[in-house]
Amino acid sequence: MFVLTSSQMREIDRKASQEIGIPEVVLMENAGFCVFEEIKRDFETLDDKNIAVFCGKGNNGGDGFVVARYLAQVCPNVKVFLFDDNVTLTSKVFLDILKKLEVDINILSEELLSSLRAQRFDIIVDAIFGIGLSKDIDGLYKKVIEYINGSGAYVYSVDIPSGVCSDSAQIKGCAVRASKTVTFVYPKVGHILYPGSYYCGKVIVKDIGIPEKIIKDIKVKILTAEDLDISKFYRYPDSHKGDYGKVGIVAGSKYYPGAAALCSNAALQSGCGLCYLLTPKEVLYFQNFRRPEIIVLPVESKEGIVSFDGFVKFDEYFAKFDVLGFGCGLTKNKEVEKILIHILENFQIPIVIDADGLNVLASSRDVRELLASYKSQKVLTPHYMEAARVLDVDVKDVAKSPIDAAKKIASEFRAICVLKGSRTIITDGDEVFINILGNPGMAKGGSGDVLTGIILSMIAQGYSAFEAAKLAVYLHSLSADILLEKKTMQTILPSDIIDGLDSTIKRLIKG
Ligand SMILES: NC(=O)C1=CN([C@@H]2O[C@H](COP(=O)(O)OP(=O)(O)OC[C@H]3O[C@@H](n4cnc5c(N)ncnc54)[C@H](OP(=O)(O)O)[C@@H]3O)[C@@H](O)[C@H]2O)[C@@H](O)CC1
Ligand SMILES: Nc1ncnc2c1ncn2[C@@H]1O[C@H](COP(=O)(O)OP(=O)(O)O)[C@@H](O)[C@H]1O
Ligand SMILES: [K+]
Repeated sequence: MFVLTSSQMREIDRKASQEIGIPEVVLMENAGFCVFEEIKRDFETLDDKNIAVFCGKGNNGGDGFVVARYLAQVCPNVKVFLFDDNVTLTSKVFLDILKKLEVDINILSEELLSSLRAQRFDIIVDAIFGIGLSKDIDGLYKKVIEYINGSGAYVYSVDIPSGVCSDSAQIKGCAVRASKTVTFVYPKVGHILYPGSYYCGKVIVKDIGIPEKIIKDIKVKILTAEDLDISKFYRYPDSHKGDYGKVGIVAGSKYYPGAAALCSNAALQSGCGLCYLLTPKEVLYFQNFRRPEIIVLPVESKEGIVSFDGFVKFDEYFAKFDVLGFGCGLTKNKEVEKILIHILENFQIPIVIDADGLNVLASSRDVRELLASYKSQKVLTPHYMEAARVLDVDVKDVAKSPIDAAKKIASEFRAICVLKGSRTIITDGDEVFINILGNPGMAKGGSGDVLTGIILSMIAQGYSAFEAAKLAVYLHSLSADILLEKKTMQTILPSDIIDGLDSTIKRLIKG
């Protein structure tokens, strides 16, 4: 399923009218009718309802006029509220029709708004702003939106709740809290990412008659099972462990032994043939949490953190690895930086960098340069704060435009970026996938280590870095969702996500 930005939507609209010749009024008529149909479907009868339609002066308001016209045919109590009757040319066509039909049209003012507080509406249609919202909302607009949110009515937002930025999902001053949002062609970024997604209620996507052939070159998609290649999940009867790849992991410290266990356990549990864990000797006491199948290469440490001198003794192993994971639980340290530089200078293995590997990347110019020119495939898996460090920006800037942040990281390091969050974004710098699976039960230390392990395993089994990242993010979050069938968000643990891979992979294969 594609996801659009406002400029892509406008381009689609332009092509529909200028290249194909579908007039804008036709699209507006179709859009308004789709919203009306949705309302009609939700309510057995409409003739006994009090309905208010709030319309802005742009084309979103025009859609609202169309909805009002259809509603007025089946309900005597429809009132239209306008902020300004100086509306767009296309909207004016429908406003004039409403006037001729003598629909109850009111121009909003502070006084009128006060009088509305004494009335009760069962249904409110929010057609104030759509994809044209351009600045923060204040004044009467803000008061009306607050009124809508406190009205107790069932609220339909046309295209997007007024106040939600369709490109960033940020709230511009305030926003309508919709019960349902009816949007057109494809969802917009503002429907999918948070906080916008909270305001939408149920999102319904309607076809308004735009020909499929002009909808192309869209680079943002919601990640679905259809985007995944599971062909490599098939295991040939005559295969052996070498066919499923060898994962090398540099992880763990005296302080974070569990990160090494989670990452390596997840790699193993998702199908790789062999998993080697390079970890400080001190971490070995953590045996109980480690699957015995993991081959441990105990590294001499300095105060519980991998030492460079200890690490290089294992150099010969690197020829074996099909992929290398670096970072989980290592801690941020000069030795860690030296080791990463050594790896980037001396080996050519696909690499997945997480956690402290990313922290080193953020602070070391040498690592940045070496990584950018490293020839093998790379996956970087920052959460928002790590991304902010890597980009040297405030975390709020990442949250405001996470897609741009992820693309920037991917482009700078010529890597796949997996920007982890409640909606994880996966990009190669050009194509973008947004994962909508997963739940807040995953918001626990260690979930990211599990994801890194699964990505490593997928690369070891022969997937490209991009395919591996998509598959791993999907499996990781689907596993957490399946766990909710028996457990709660409080009780699911990252280690349960690893155990849950069993039923998750089965479900994915069955389709
Ligand atoms: N294919 C398509 O594209 C189709 C699109 N369709 C519909 O058109 C909608 C897009 O219409 P649109 O471009 O006219 O923009 P819209 O959202 O009505 O708002 C612009 C108006 O709001 C104003 N304004 C903005 N921010 C403001 C603020 N904070 N406070 C106050 N004012 C503010 C802004 O004023 P300005 O910034 O110009 O001063 C301007 O007047 C789209 O969402 C969908 O519903 C359908 O008909 C089907 C086909
Ligand atoms: N609210 C949420 N909804 C869906 N997924 C979430 C949510 N919170 C966290 N996650 C997922 O959990 C993982 C957390 O990773 P990370 O922050 O790196 O944890 P850690 O470093 O402790 O292992 C990411 O994959 C993220 O997408
Ligand atoms: K709206």
